[in-house]
Amino acid sequence: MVMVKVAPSILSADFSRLGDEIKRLEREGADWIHIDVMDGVFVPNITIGQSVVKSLRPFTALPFDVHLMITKPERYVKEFADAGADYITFHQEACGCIPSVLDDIHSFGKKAGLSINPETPFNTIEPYMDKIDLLLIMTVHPGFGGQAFMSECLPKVAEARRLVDENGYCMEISVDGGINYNTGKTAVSTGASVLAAGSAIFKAPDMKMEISRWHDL
Ligand SMILES: O=C(CO)[C@H](O)[C@H](O)COP(=O)(O)O
Ligand SMILES: [Fe+2]
Repeated sequence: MVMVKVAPSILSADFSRLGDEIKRLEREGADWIHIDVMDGVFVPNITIGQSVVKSLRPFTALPFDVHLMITKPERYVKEFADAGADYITFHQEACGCIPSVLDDIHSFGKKAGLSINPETPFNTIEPYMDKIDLLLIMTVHPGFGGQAFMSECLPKVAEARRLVDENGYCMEISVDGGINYNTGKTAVSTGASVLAAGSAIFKAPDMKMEISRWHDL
């Protein structure tokens, strides 16, 4: 059995000392660093841009899992690649040229991810399943941390897992939003291989122990 990857979201970190927070996540056993990029248009919140990603890059060798919640992501894929992203994930709902953006990300030597909102049906991303390295299934409405997990998104996780296993696709299935130990356990048993989480990781009394028990899910 492959170990679950834990991708803490720095959306819940102390923004005044992000470098230290990233070093702390590495020390406490995180597998990836999940970076939520929001443009105030695709979602009603503004967070981090490519220059911040670039300035954080020297703080860890862990993969940067960059989650673009921006309209027309094709405008910024190169900037985030140059800034040091490893996985670049954009939203199906935000992009009218998905195949060419996937090609662009791969041409920059990066892993390509596609994400879908809770209300977006699975069949909208099915044609790209053999072209992506990561499917990020939102389990909250994107835009803010600290929301409640939407279990109605789980059938999409099950469907993705079925297709990956049947076709031998080499890709990760990530869930993002409202993930804690219990919802993470449900998501993993449904087929998720990556848990992206902000609040539950940063609020844990012992972050190392929390990440470690998620690895055993
Ligand atoms: O993409 C996101 C929000 O749009 C975040 O990654 C996600 O919400 C993590 O925060 P939490 O674990 O607190 O729900
Ligand atoms: Fe995210």
